[in-house]
Amino acid sequence: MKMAVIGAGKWGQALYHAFSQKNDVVIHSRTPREIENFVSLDEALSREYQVMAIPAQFVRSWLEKYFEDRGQKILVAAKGIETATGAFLNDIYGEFVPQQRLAYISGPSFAAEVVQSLPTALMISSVNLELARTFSDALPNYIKGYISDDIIGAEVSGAYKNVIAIASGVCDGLGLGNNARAALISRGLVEMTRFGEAFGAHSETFLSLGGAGDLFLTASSTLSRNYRVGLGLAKGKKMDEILKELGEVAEGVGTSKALQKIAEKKGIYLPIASEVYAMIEKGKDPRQSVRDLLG
Ligand SMILES: NC(=O)C1=CN([C@@H]2O[C@H](COP(=O)(O)OP(=O)(O)OC[C@H]3O[C@@H](n4cnc5c(N)ncnc54)[C@H](O)[C@@H]3O)[C@@H](O)[C@H]2O)C=CC1
Ligand SMILES: O=C(CO)COP(=O)(O)O
Repeated sequence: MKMAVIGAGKWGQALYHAFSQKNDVVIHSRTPREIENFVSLDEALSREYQVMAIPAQFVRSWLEKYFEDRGQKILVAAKGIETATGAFLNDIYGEFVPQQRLAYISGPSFAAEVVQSLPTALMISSVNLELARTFSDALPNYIKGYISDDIIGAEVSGAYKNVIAIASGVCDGLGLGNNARAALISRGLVEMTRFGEAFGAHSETFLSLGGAGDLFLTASSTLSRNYRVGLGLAKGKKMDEILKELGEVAEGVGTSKALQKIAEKKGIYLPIASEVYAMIEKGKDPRQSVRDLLG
């Protein structure tokens, strides 16, 4: 397959490495980089298959500024909900490309392990199962692909687990123990399932690789940027300082604000996400958040 990866952060570069095993792949980002097969935007846009690894908060502005519809089939690799509008990525991409040409990749996959070709399993979701199968078949031998048509379930779980991972980092940073973390993760899974169902997601998707799989991974490892945001909050650090130290995107920050907005508008009960929002946006003391969650 002739593919292009757009966005050369950690995940874009890992997917470039992965898809290059069996396909002819080029890569592009705003900032030119010393990567083999780095090409111009025009060349990237002319490829039939594109992987979009631009963080959720920048997707809309990128599409408005740079995207040209040339009939490409697009695999969306970001995991987040737009803060300004509460829009899901499938809504945003759907304004530019029909859903039949869109697919979404999710599942437990730290970029740092994918670039080392370590065994991984991922889920490709699309309303067009043939397209999902095509992207899945393009994965290298060390990545097992599963397909699904539940794009809302995949999107909500991929975005929401980042917020629960922040809460989990807080829990561990405060030294609350393994019991507390397991309770938080399992209640987090219930919470994200309830939220997804309100948007028509299938409950079983939340038990799949893209749901429980990615939640367990992200909420229990210091390899996760979102989990590390939580560790920083538990230490009493300010958000500016945490994000500066991180130097990479932590989608759970913007997504927690989007979730709060949606919850208020639709009257959905999101106890963990609301506490994450309060810690990030209102500077709430993490110890008080834990007391309020347990109370
Ligand atoms: N790193 C990982 O292990 C995984 C990341 N993801 C998701 O992939 C997405 C990208 O994450 P990473 O590559 O890891 O982040 P990163 O922090 O390594 O890189 C972000 C990239 O976005 C680019 N960028 C920043 N502002 C931009 C703008 N206004 N327009 C266009 N590009 C812009 C940056 O130049 C950078 O290349 C996120 O949604 C993340 O949740 C998903 C699975 C795994
Ligand atoms: O989505 C991820 C792994 O599947 C990466 O998580 P972080 O963005 O928290 O590092």
